[in-house]
Amino acid sequence: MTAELMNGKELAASKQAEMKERVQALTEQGIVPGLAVILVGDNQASQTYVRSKQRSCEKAGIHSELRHLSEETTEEELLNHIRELNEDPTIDGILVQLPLPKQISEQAVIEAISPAKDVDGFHPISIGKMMTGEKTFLPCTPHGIIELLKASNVDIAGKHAVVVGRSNIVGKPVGQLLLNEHATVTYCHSRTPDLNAITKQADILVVAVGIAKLIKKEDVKPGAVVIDVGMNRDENGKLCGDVDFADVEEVASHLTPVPGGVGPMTITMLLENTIESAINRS
Ligand SMILES: Nc1nc(=O)c2c([nH]1)NC[C@@H]1CN(c3ccc(C(=O)N[C@@H](CCC(=O)O)C(=O)O)cc3)C=[N+]21
Repeated sequence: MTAELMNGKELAASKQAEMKERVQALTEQGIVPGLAVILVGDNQASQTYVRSKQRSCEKAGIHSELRHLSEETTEEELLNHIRELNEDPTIDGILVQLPLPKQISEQAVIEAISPAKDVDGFHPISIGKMMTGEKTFLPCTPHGIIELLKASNVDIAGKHAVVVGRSNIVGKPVGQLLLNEHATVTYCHSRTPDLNAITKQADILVVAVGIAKLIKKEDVKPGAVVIDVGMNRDENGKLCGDVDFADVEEVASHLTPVPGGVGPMTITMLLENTIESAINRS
């Protein structure tokens, strides 16, 4: 068997083309959706991601504003930027690029963002609503994964979903969204003994741990759907995921590539949340 590719790049492009029309209609009504991105410091990867988010906004007709602050920025200075953007009527979404320098508490920063502008879906109020299934901004990577599964006609209800990784931005929330879709969900992480005994049971396997090529074909049940959230560099400096693609391709029924899988869907969901927020402007 050779796995069917779950093409996130293609789905993202078609969704973004639709969004462009919605933005155009909104703009004609005098509402230009606006996203503010705050980047603290000079982390190379962060700068690349932020640039790519801005390019996507621009293409869709969404106004984007970048505030690039120095590595030495204090928590209070950053909080003042957030307070200002919370009150800015031209801004519908606020994204503070993570990770932040160590002098700044990420949790304090996330909690300062108005839930009405929390397009990352990281605020405790957004997380709480996600857990109870109320309407809210969903975190972009987990939401993008659900959209990719649905577009690939993968049934989620009743399936055993195994999530490897328990970060607040991917692992934990993707498990919750899979549960909301009626999967049976198992979480695995760095303290899980005998990881492979569990991953092999997965009908849907989501891997978000940041270890290059951790998952091999012997860790995957034949016919499983495998979602790779990893963004690593391999021994040759090439971008690669947490899943050994060439290996797992032989056993999975569906598999996301890196790049071109989950990453482009993340950005798409960010744009969607920003547009949704603009529609709800009051
Ligand atoms: N507040 C906040 N929100 C985030 O959503 C957030 C964050 N902080 N910090 C960092 C992570 C990472 N992240 C990615 C988004 C898109 C790609 C993406 O589009 N990747 C392309 C490849 C990019 C390349 O070629 O380097 C792909 O997978 O095809 C990757 C990574 C968002 N994050």
